[in-house]
Amino acid sequence: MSEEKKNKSGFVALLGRPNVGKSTLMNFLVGQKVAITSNKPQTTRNKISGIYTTNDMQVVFVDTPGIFKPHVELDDYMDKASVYSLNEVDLILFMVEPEKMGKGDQYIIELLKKVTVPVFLVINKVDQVNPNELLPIIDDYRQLGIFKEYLPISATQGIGITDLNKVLYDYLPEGPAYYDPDQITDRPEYFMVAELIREQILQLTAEEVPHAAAVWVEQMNKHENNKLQIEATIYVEKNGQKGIIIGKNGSMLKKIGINSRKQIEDLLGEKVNLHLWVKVQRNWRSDPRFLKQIGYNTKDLT
Ligand SMILES: Nc1nc2c(ncn2[C@@H]2O[C@H](COP(=O)(O)OP(=O)(O)OP(=O)(O)O)[C@@H](O)[C@H]2O)c(=O)[nH]1
Repeated sequence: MSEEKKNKSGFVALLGRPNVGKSTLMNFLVGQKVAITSNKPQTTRNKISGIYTTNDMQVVFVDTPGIFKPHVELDDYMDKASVYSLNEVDLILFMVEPEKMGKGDQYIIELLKKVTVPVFLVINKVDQVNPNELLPIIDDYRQLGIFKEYLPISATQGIGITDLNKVLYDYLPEGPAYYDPDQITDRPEYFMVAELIREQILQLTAEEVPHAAAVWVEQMNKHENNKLQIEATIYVEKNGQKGIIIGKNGSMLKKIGINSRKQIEDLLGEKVNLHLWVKVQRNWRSDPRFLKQIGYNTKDLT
C-alpha cells in the first residue's frame, strides 16, 4: 500500500554576499518577481519573503540583505535583519559564487557557526565555470564542517533546482501551508511598488546614485479615469543626484516612470498612472529617524 506523501512547510533564510544571486533564485522558484535584482551589489534592503508552494511543500523564503560589516546606520540595519532571520528559520541556504572562499565570506561563516538549524552550501552561477573547477571549491568549504550538503546550481539557467527542492523537502518539518498557495509574498503592495521603482533606478543610473536613492509610495488608493493613481517620492542625498535622476529635460525620470509603470501594472493587474517626485534628503542613510519614516525600522528587528 502506498503511503500518502507528507506535507512539509517552513521558513528558509537565503544568506550570502551581495550580488551572489539570492533574489534571482527566489524569483526563479516562486515563478514571479518578488524581489528586485540588479548587477549592482546591495540591491536588497529589506526582509522580503517569497512564498514558494508545490503540491507537497510550502517554503517561506526570507531574503536577507547581503551580509557585510556595518559602517553606516543603514548597514547596521541590514546586519541586524540578517542575524534576526538566522535565529528563527527552519533551515539556512548559504549562497556563494563558484570560487574559493573569500575574505568577505569569513564574517558570515562566523555567524553560521553559531546557529543550530541545518545549513546548506549553495554554489550559484555554475553556468559560468567548468564542472572540474567545482570540486576544489567544495573541498575548501567542506573543511569548515558546518554544511549538511553542497548544492551547485544556476539560478538563471535552472540548473540543480531538482536537488535543491529535494533538500528543502527532506529537511523541512512536517506541517501545513501557512499561506494561500496563490500568495507569493507577505509584503504589502505599496512596498512592492516602491521596490519596482527602485529597481529601475538601479538599472538606469550609475555610480553613487543607485545606492543613494530610496523610494516611498505616498499614496495609491485613488482611481481616476479607470486608472489607479500612484504617487511616489524618490529620495536622494545630494542635489547632483537629483539632477541625474531627473535627467535632461526630465528624460531619465520619464524612463524610470515608463519602465516601472509597466511592471507595476503587471503586479497589480490594472492600469496605473504613476506620478514621481524627486527630493533631496541629506545623508538619509545615516539618519535613523528618516530610515524609520520610510520603513526601515531597526528596532523591529532586535
Ligand atoms: N551567470 C549567472 N548570473 C546570475 C545567476 N544568478 C544570478 N545572476 C546574476 O547576478 C546578479 C545579482 O543577482 P541578484 O539576484 O540581484 O543578487 P542578490 O544576491 O539578491 O544581491 P543583493 O540584493 O545585492 O544581496 C544579477 O545580474 C543576476 O542576473 C546565475 O545562476 N548565473
